Amino acid sequence: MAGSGGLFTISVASVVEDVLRQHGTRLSDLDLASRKAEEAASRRYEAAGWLRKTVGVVCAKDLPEEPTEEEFRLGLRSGRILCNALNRVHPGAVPKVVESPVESVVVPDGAALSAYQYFENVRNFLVAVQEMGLPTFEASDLEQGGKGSRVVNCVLALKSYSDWKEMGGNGLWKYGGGALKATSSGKFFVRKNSEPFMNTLSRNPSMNEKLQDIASAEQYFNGDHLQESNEMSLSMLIRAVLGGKKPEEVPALIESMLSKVTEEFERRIAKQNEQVQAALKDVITPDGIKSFKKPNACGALPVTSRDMKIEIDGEKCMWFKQDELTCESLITKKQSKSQLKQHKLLEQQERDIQELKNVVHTAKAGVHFMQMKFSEDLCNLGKHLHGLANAASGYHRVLEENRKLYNQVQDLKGNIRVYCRVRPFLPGQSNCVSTVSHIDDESITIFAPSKYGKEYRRAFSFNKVFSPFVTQDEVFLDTQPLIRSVLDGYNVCIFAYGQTGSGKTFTMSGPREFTEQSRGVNYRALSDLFDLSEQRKDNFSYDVSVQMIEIYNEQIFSYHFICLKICLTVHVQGRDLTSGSVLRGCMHLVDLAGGQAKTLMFVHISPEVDAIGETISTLKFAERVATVELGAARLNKESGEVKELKEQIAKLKAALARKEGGNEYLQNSLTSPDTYRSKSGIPSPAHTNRFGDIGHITQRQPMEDVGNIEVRSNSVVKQKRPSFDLQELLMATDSPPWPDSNHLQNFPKSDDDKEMGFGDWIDKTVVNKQESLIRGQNDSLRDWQGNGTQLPEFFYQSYLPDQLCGRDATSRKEGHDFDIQRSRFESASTDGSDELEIATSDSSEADMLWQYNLPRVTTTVNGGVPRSKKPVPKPGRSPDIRTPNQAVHGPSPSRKFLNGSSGQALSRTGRQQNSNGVDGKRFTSSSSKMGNGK
Ligand SMILES: Nc1ncnc2c1ncn2[C@@H]1O[C@H](COP(=O)(O)OP(=O)(O)OP(=O)(O)O)[C@@H](O)[C@H]1O
Repeated sequence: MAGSGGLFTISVASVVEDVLRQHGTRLSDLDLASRKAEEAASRRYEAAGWLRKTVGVVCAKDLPEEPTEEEFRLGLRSGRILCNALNRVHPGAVPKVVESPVESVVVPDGAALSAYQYFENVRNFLVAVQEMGLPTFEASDLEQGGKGSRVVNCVLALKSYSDWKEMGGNGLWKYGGGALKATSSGKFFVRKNSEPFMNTLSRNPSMNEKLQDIASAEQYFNGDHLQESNEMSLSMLIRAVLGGKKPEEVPALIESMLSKVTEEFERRIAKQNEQVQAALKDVITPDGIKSFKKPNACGALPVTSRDMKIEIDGEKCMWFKQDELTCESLITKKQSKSQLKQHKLLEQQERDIQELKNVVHTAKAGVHFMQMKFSEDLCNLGKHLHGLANAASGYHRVLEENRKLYNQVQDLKGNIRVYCRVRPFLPGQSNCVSTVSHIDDESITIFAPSKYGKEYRRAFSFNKVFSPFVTQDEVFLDTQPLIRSVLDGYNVCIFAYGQTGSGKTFTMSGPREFTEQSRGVNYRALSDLFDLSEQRKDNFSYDVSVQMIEIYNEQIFSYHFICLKICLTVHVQGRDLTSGSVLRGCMHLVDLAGGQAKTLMFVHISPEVDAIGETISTLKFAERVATVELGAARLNKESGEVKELKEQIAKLKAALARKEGGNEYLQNSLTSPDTYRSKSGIPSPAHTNRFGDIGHITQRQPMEDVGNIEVRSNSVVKQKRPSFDLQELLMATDSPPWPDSNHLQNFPKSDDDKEMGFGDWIDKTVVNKQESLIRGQNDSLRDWQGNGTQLPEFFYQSYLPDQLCGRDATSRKEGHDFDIQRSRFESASTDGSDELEIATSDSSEADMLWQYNLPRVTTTVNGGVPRSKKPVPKPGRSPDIRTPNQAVHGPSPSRKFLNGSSGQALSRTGRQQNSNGVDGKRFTSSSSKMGNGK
């Protein structure tokens, strides 16, 4: 009888028995032994009958239909009947059945039988039965004293299996056993650890099914207990209870029994449920371990079950031997394992933490080190910055010092330098003999064949001598340092001097065929100027402006663009980006050096023999110029501007005083010691007489380094004056001051003047010298002034006495582009017959200078007061000093003046010369030539 819940099978007989016992019914009265024997015999007969039927009478001749226990044992002892029966039910279960040679003979108990023979069959049978999952027995059970009941059970199980197969084999075969139905007996013959059993478990994962399977297994494992229960059949119990009872008592008794059985049943079921709950509580531990114990026969989960299914963490599902693994030990192991795992994890974490601590410690130390290093670097950086700042200021100081030194070197070389360049013969001048017999770096030797029985040979020394073969590049190479001086704040004057056609324009501007290589000094100088200012842009910011002035019809026009007829001045203003100081420099490419400039004169000579006169006089003049000691060039710094202005004012005043003195001197045969007095600031009577404004005159303080009165001889000049103005040289020392033709362009002209074209000032000088040196400039100026003609600004600024110009000298501008620059060259009068002799004589160089066709100067001179050296200029050839305008407007007027008519056109080499057979010399304004194409 199965439990109503279907969970556990409870033995009905035991329940009834218990009920009967509880009812006080004494079962001892029952003949249990006979009932058992009867039951056993019945089963044995059933088994023997089925075997006989299965294997046939012949084969089963050793097994009687109703054998005793002994007969049953002996009949099956050979195993032959069992194997054949099994093969019938399950063909091939025992592949080879050993037939005994004496199989037909019933072997009595104890008879000699080959142990091999029956043991082989029994063993094969038992193995096969076991593989089929049927209950087995021990081979010894077929021996005397063995448990025959187990053999009977086995055979009946096989019979049941056979019946199940014959019925179609549907569902799961279960052995009911004995007289009871399999479903009611609750005895399952499930093969121990067999595959089907395990498969069943795995196929039925529900808790109820698992428990049922476990209960079945438990029943099987406790076969003895089941067997004992089964042996007490329910009918026997009922018969025992009801035996001897009256028929009318039976219903009430049965009712009472059933009630009691029902109660007992319910009680047991409740108890089993409790046990199941307890078992589940045991096996489902907090750490997720689930164990399932096999229930025992009474449905309780025994503590000692042999196998246990363990599910760990819901993942693993295994069976363990109980003796190998208990729930507690498993939990302990699990816990130990978990603890170990946790411990290991903890240790690992501790190690990680320690490692992290180390890393943090290292990082902290690194950060600390970095901080220290950073602050150290910062400190060093500060020091370096300080050093750099010092170095930067030092660098600027060095630059400044450099500039000074550089210009000192330039000064040592001389602020006036003379380069001599010899023009080559021109195309077509073949077979010409050169007057230049020798040239080296700094000297040139002129040789002239004898004209009067005496050869002329003389060597001249200059700062540089360029042969006819040098290139424009080479010429400029020695000019370049002056360009740098302009950017350093010095005034620079580069001009060319020489006979017409001797190459002035070629040097300054270049030939008509203009190429990169043929560019003259002008172009190269400007180019250099920009290049250098670009190089210095980090330290200086330069503004370069170009001023061009055209003199046209004796009018000055200022342009800010390039004009064909220009005079050129480059102004450079540089600002030190660090100190903020301003440097100003200007380059008069057409100017003669004044009052603190660096001056370079290119003196040009022609090689032709017929120009020997000009050549010699030019060279002598140039040689003398080279010996001039100019005042140290001064840096035009903003801070010194006021001082400079003051000095210039003083100079101008002194110049005015000298002029007045000069006039007096000329008027008084230049012998009065008053002229010297003017030097000391004491006005001479002449001053008073001349200008009628003694007070004004006395205010002028002549400077020591200027003044005509000192220029009586070279020796005097050199001894008394530490410096010398070029203008003073270029001027006739004894001639009255005479304004530059440029500056006098607005002056009303005398008749002679009117005859003269622009630039006649040289001839005017000559006229003055020839006609009346006494009727000097001052008269003229007064005339002009009285005429109401406005003099040009620069004239007032640097030349005319204050009284004449009606202005205060201090109000004059400085730095204008044209000063009284045109020198009054002393025109020495020669008749021309003794040219060469004079040229080669030892007379003063000033004499020599003006005896021949004096070179023309086409340039503008900055400031300074020209002076004439010789008291009585020689009439005749005057220096042909051509301004840029002259270059434009025609020949030197000197010839006009000399012969009283218009002069002939200026001749270059081979050109027609003037009436004296000589050509005028010029100072070439490089810029005046620049672009005008002459
Ligand atoms: N170094 C030289 N090499 C080649 N040719 C030259 C050289 N110097 C001058 N000449 C040439 O000589 C001629 C006269 O030169 P240039 O015009 O420069 O003389 P100049 O002194 O300026 O004359 P002027 O005073 O009349 O203006 C020109 O044809 C010129 O090309």
